[in-house]
Amino acid sequence: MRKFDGDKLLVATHNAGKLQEMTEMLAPHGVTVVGAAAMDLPEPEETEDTFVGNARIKAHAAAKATGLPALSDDSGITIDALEGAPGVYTADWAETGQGRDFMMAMTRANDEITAKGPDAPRTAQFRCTLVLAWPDGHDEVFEGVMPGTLVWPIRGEHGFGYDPMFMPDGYDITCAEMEKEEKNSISHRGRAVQAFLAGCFG
Ligand SMILES: O=P(O)(O)OP(=O)(O)OP(=O)(O)OC[C@H]1O[C@@H](n2cnc3c(O)ncnc32)[C@H](O)[C@@H]1O
Ligand SMILES: [Mg+2]
Repeated sequence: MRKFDGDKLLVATHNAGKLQEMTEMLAPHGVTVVGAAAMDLPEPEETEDTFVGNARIKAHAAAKATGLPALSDDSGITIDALEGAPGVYTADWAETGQGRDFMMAMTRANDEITAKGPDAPRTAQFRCTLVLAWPDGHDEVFEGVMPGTLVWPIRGEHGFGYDPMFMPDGYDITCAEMEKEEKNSISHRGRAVQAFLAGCFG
């Protein structure tokens, strides 16, 4: 596995919540995180139907544009009662044409599970695929999963996206009710970052 030996890492995301979590987790390891918006990078179209496919698109576009190693994150929720939906389309469920509405997206998730009947499982997984790409085209892939249950009504003010409806296994609070350190220590993104640190550092 190729090592990351710089101190500045381009994190190829336009999602402020992701960027904040990545910075919190990587800064203690001496990595200076720079986001895609700060580098004026365009948002590439995510045309693949897998997390790793879309993560590769984002990481390689950013590495080529900047000449820096770039770490992308493609993530989402897979809901067991919905055969894994919304999956790679998790962000699309929130699109309104005038920005993202996560209340609408979470309501849709709850409604679709409810429509499956009273015995439908409410289990789901948050999934994260990170791709570290170099300007020469080489890349490395890291993954993390957090299993949990989707609760209704939503609870909590922290975090972003679908956090207020996601209660991780072993907890009785949602990700939006957790302190950020706690979410990072168990989350899909936290686990993928740990794999990145174990694989590409030192
Ligand atoms: O593509 P980039 O620029 O990285 O940003 P994005 O927000 O479009 O990210 P994705 O395409 O990977 O879509 C991921 C979706 O899953 C949601 N999501 C991912 N991780 C999450 C987390 O930790 N908590 C809550 N929602 C999350 C997120 O809000 C998006 O709607
Ligand atoms: Mg996206």
